[in-house]
Amino acid sequence: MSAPEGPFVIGVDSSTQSAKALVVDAATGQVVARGQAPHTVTPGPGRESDPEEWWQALEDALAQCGRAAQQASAVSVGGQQHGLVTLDGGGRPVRPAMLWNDVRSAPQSDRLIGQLGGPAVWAERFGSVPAAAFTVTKWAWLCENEPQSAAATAAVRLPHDYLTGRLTGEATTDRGDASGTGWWASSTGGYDEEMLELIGLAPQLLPRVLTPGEAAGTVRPGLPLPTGALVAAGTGDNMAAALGLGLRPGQPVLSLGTSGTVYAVSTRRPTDPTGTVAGFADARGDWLPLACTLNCTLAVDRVAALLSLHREAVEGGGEAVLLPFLDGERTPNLPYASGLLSGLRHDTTAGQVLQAAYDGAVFALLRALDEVLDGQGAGADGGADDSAPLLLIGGGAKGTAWRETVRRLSGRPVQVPRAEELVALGAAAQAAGLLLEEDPATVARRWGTAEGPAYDAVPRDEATVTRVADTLGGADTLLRQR
Ligand SMILES: Nc1ncnc2c1ncn2[C@@H]1O[C@H](COP(=O)(O)OP(=O)(O)O)[C@@H](O)[C@H]1O
Ligand SMILES: O=C(CO)[C@@H](O)[C@H](O)COP(=O)(O)O
Repeated sequence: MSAPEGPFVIGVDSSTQSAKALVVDAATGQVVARGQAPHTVTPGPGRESDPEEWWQALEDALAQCGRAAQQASAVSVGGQQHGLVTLDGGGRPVRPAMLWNDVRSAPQSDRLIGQLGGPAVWAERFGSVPAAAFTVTKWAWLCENEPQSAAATAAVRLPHDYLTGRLTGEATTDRGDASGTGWWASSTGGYDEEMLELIGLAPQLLPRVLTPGEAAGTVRPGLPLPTGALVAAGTGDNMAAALGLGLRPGQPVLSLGTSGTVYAVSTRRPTDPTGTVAGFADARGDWLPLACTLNCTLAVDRVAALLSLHREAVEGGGEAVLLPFLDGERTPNLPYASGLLSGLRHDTTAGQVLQAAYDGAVFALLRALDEVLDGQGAGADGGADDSAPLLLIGGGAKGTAWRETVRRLSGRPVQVPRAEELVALGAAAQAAGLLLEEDPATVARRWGTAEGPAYDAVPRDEATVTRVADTLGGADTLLRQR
């Protein structure tokens, strides 16, 4: 490995389970130091985390980077999307943040969709039909269930805004993460005052939406980073990964992490009235049609643990179907669902049940991918590109069982980038772009972040796809019961 040329930049991924920090050579993309520290999510009916824990995990991750972090000229934070962070007048959390995978606000989601005139109106105005993940439903839940917390709130932030704000002292966000709130309208590119009035949220509680390429500020004194270093806007984790891959329109991505996501950059504004595809903005000026599942790596790992199997101990054959909706589900939109196992026979093996869990998780993502690419103008010419390899990223992309399940159920060629932390790398590319006055996606392409082993297409396993689809359709009433 050649000696780093510098300057150094830092990219952060504050995701659901941990904070990861990379110190990167802006010239070459070489990762010169890295750190990672976990934070906790509450179990039980809701999913919450203490924002102060995110900050401590970030400090820990930076400390692990050692001296290299002290040489950074710019930093940027990518973070889990949608979470509702409520701060008091002193900037301290009023209560723990409600996370993207907290489905308690499903009734508020239904109500808000109706209040505005239905899914098509939402899709046209906001780009998305707000599932329980969207921040707007969480604020409505808070007002109804904890009015004292809502009344004590002097500022509302998303996870990445909160961390960026602690670095700079400024109240900022970006269009990518703002597009997952449900109060930022993709049709106008700004906050929707009528929506804010409807949910009783004063606009002055919200951060300023930076334009792509604009700086959030500089690092304040007394922090574990060089004072005065540039701080880029940051963005949601999926938007950061899109930057980190240097994605071109139409290139499909499948991310296997706490959440499963499928997306592509699009030059056309998405407006899917079915609600499967969220019409997010990306961090540059284009769009990021995306579908997200709540049950991905954690759900499959949980099934493996229940079966006392290693996560790779899958077996083929059998007719078991496992819909791994342990946390309720968002895609398909079944917030009250739980996991469902069917097709068991005397000769079904534990390994086949585990394979069925992978199949169920991957099926949901691939069916949604068709909708992300169809009709949403993801391709350069507005159409899907079936021959483009599916870029497989996230922690699950390291697993053979995940990769082979994706190949078998998609029938597509798959490419697994060698670079592992694409959210943090995307944030680093954004920081480098700010520092070097370059487009971050161009920076990432120069770094070669998407390069990695390519796997040919295999014939699609139609029998399994049909069996999972039929089970899902047949169990619809059961899966919708509260
Ligand atoms: N070698 C591996 N094989 C399969 N899965 C893995 C491997 N290493 C990590 N994982 C999975 O990756 C997940 C974390 O992925 P990551 O993308 O870091 O999540 P997030 O960003 O959502 O916190 C874990 O839940 C774990 O199941
Ligand atoms: O809600 C979404 C996307 O809409 C999730 O993708 C979150 O952004 C959480 O991401 P991870 O922690 O799984 O990376």
